[in-house]
Amino acid sequence: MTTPWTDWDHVLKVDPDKELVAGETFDDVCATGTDAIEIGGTLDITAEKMERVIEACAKHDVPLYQEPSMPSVVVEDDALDGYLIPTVFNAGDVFWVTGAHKEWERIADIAWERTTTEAYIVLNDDASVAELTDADTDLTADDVHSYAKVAERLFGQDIVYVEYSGTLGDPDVVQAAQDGIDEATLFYGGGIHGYDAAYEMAQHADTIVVGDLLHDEGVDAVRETVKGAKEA
Ligand SMILES: CC(C)=CCC/C(C)=C/CC/C(C)=C/CC/C(C)=C/COP(=O)(O)OP(=O)(O)O
Ligand SMILES: O=P(O)(O)OC[C@@H](O)CO
Ligand SMILES: [Mg+2]
Repeated sequence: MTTPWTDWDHVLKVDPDKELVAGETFDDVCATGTDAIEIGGTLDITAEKMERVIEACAKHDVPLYQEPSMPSVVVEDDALDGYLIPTVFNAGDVFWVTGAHKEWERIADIAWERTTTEAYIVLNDDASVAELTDADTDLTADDVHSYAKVAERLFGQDIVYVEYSGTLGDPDVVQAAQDGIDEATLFYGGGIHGYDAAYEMAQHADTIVVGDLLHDEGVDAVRETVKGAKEA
């Protein structure tokens, strides 16, 4: 697989289970200046909801990736540039480390050349993803540093994802992950609601991911975060 994310400063994560702000369309979403759109969420995701977003974004140039939360929601669509498959390094339930992946291979014909994993370190205990995966979120910056390092060195991960979904994380923890990796790309996501948070987190991560802001405040707010990420 090629590694286009090495050039990404900003990713917009569209939750197919959530509405856009009234009056906004996916044409507006694709015109925010983000480097890529990732389609995914933890709760109440279906293949049909995924398909709706893909179709609405298909005619635009912005790279489009699916981030499935379960094997059953993966869709095949030529409009997709690829699949970013989470594996949760600090999950309490091994299903979210390798089990779902085994199950996916069992039922599907995987497009390997367009598929890569994201080594998640889930840190907000209140997020659905933490509950679902029974993640051990009680981690020090040293723990996160070590997870990031083994993700790259031992497990060959090309993307490490520090995930604070729903809340703004600790920049020192993000930096600890960055200090643990060499070649891998560090994604940071969680609670980025404006220029300042985007600018700050982009000092520590290679790529920042903005999610709920799109659904809560809309495309103008997202555009500010793109600016913050690009100017960092
Ligand atoms: C093997 C395949 C195809 C799938 C399994 C993939 C795995 C391991 C998923 C586990 C982690 C997960 C559910 C990732 C989805 C992306 C994500 C973290 C979205 C953010 O979710 P939240 O913000 O917690 O949830 P809501 O916004 O839906 O409440
Ligand atoms: O929704 P927010 O808090 O922006 O988080 C973004 C992303 O990391 C979620 O997977
Ligand atoms: Mg969320």
